[in-house]
Amino acid sequence: MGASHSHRNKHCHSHQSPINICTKKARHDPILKPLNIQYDSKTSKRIVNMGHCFNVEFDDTADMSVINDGPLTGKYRLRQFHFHWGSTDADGSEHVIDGKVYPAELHIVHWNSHRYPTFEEAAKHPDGLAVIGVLLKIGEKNPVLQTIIDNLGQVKTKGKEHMLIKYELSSMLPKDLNYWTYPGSLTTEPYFECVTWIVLQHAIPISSAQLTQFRGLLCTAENEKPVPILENHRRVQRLHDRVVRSSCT
Ligand SMILES: NS(=O)(=O)c1ccc(C(=O)NCc2cccc(F)c2F)cc1
Ligand SMILES: [Zn+2]
Repeated sequence: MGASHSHRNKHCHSHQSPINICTKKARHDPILKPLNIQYDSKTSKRIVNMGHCFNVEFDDTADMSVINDGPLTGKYRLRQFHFHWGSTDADGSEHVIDGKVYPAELHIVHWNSHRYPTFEEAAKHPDGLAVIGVLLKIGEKNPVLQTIIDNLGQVKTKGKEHMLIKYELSSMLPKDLNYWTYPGSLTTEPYFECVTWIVLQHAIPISSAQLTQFRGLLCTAENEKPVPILENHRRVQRLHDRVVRSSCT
């Protein structure tokens, strides 16, 4: 049912993610601050095969690894990061930039510990989560990503997890932290419209061989017939009444 036909519907599904970002229409907003990222490698805990992707989880029982400033009010606590990819290098990202699809995308998930007691509570509010989206492009082998990839063998099947000690997530980020930002949603079930999206304007490299190893992960459990996670990216959603802002001109 189209949003125009149902008043209720309009309020429930008009801020969905991902989107195609038209960079020419993105407006520089001078009140946007530089993103402030403070990750403590001691908070990395484990890598988990979720079935549709793998999550690298962090200790979010205190404000040890946080982001603030940027488009945000208050501190948002690092919870996990994960990737989205495609069955070939021809697609895989969730966000699209001026119609250009990238081969994969990194999502770094944070929740508003400034206002809400738990992640689950924060996920019920429009200012509950902040996800940094980083586009991946095919290039030279990425040594920081290789540390993650070396552990994928330990979490091949759904539900498996493996310890990940002192992971330096900040070293995976580009030096240039300029970003586009817009109000959106989770890109998987339950699609809650609770995310301030912060999509970095600079892509990071991954080699085609490294990306191939993501596709070797299985969505099936140990005792089942093996089915690989060939792709896990959602198609782009309509912008409706939203404006994408840019941190730079
Ligand atoms: N791809 S993404 O970055 O948009 C994304 C990030 C997190 C989640 C998630 O935590 N799901 C489980 C979950 C658990 C508890 C409460 C929730 F709302 C919830 F979505 C889903 C999608
Ligand atoms: Zn994601």
